Amino acid sequence: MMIQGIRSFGPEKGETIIFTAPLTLIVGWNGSGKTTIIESLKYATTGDLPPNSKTGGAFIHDPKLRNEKEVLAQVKLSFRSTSGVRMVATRNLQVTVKKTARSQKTLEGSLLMIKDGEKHSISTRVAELDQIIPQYLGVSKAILENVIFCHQEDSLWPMSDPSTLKKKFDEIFEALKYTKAIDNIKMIRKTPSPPSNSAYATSTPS
Ligand SMILES: Nc1ncnc2c1ncn2[C@@H]1O[C@H](COP(=O)(O)OP(=O)(O)OP(=O)(O)O)[C@@H](O)[C@H]1O
Repeated sequence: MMIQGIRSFGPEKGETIIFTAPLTLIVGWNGSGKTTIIESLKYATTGDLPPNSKTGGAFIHDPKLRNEKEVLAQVKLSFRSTSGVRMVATRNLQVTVKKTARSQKTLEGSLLMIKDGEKHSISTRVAELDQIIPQYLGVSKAILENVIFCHQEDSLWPMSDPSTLKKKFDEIFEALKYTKAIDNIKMIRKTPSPPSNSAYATSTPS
């Protein structure tokens, strides 16, 4: 993964982190950027920004720290899809300092498939990337958001009230699929079936 212009990762050059299998330990002093790495993984895979960062541009490197009016940020993630193909997901953000406030904008991203050394563009539309990257990873968005890259500020969701908890579990276990399937089975059972050909044949005089 490459991070550029996110929190303490400056915008002038990208920092690359290579994750090794089966385990990568991230160790560092307080404030050194461990959470930022997980936040960037979550952002690259789901398009989700950390809690409370939609306004104020806190996820993007602060332009004021370098006396600038604008900062461009990028997170690039290279991964293997479920079918073993190399993919590269890129997300771009921009923050602009205005007189009284800051405005944060999501710019066009991209998902590339690399086959036989050639790059093929799969999509550049952000909403589509949010949907298809989890599919190529073979992990649902709900599991990426709530389990694998669950933000430390959101990590108490298992203690939430019963209805919120049920909603989370329904998302994680994709319960809607099963309730829809059960409804369909009930519908099919209720619908009277047409007489079969063999029944017709036995009742027809020869
Ligand atoms: N918008 C921003 N621009 C520049 N730097 C920022 C911005 N937001 C946060 N930072 C800095 O980025 C760092 C964020 O660190 P992060 O929370 O990822 O560290 P950490 O290693 O997880 O720390 P801890 O061990 O305390 O959880 C801090 O040093 C913070 O001051």
